[in-house]
Amino acid sequence: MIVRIDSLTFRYPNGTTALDEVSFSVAAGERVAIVGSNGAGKSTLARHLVGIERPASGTIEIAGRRADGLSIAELARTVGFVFQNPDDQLHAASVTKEVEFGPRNLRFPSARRKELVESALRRTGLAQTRDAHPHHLSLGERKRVALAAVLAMDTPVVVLDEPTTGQDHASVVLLGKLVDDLGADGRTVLAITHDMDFCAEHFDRVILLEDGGISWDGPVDRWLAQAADTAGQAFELPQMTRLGRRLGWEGSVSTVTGFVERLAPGAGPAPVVSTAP
Ligand SMILES: Nc1ncnc2c1ncn2[C@@H]1O[C@H](COP(=O)(O)OP(=O)(O)OP(=O)(O)O)[C@@H](O)[C@H]1O
Repeated sequence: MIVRIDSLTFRYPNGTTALDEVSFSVAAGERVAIVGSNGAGKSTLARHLVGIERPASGTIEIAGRRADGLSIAELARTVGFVFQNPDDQLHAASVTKEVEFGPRNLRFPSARRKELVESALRRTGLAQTRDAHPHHLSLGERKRVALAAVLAMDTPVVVLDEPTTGQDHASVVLLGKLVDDLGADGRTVLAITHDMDFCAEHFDRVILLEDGGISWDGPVDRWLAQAADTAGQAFELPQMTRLGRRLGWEGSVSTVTGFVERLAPGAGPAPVVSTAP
């Protein structure tokens, strides 16, 4: 297991118990969505994975080593954390310098560093923006710079805090492909998200946090099949799931491919519709 958490409890100095006896393990290559309402403890949990917070009790193991025995610098070689707010992370005077910072700090040889930086810029759609000052970019672009900076560190585990917030459609598609590719490369992705369409299309497993504890941990499809209509709660079910329910379908669909397959078995991928005048 690349991540193993056992009975993790954490309290803020004001006495708030943000995590209460949380236990779970994640295998290499898994794509895990961490979901839950505001204040459920998602960000607090993610911050433990990179050593920004340390448990009051319980243990965290990353790649077989106890996290409490590792410095933040050592953890940074294994777990990359992309902050929800990129401005908590960005500091350099150009996109390239920002993305180079991590691999330089980790002392990758120069050829490897160049390769990692180019790959991260390409995968995040920033190759044309490489010379810009991050502060002159939009929020969505800055979020992708923060992501590229973490990708370039080539960590086996990547933790994303609300990756799709503020992203346009093309960027959400790019992010989805990136999550799929990371999983296919055997890298582990944990993402905090309220975006259930993104979760259904790109993740294998859901961990649902409620009041600092885990109330569901299992495959995305199984969770959606039993989830009540959540309108008015913390998140909406995926559009395809809601549509299937409105149509009175038995069982659950959650993805566009699943919906098309259910509607017309064997139909294959949707045809490309030309938008040319
Ligand atoms: N610095 C802090 N000091 C005291 N309590 C805090 C602090 N940060 C968070 N909390 C509390 O800890 C609990 C968990 O907060 P956390 O930010 O981890 O939740 P979250 O699930 O990430 O929420 P959101 O979806 O709003 O980002 C909440 O009750 C929150 O009010």
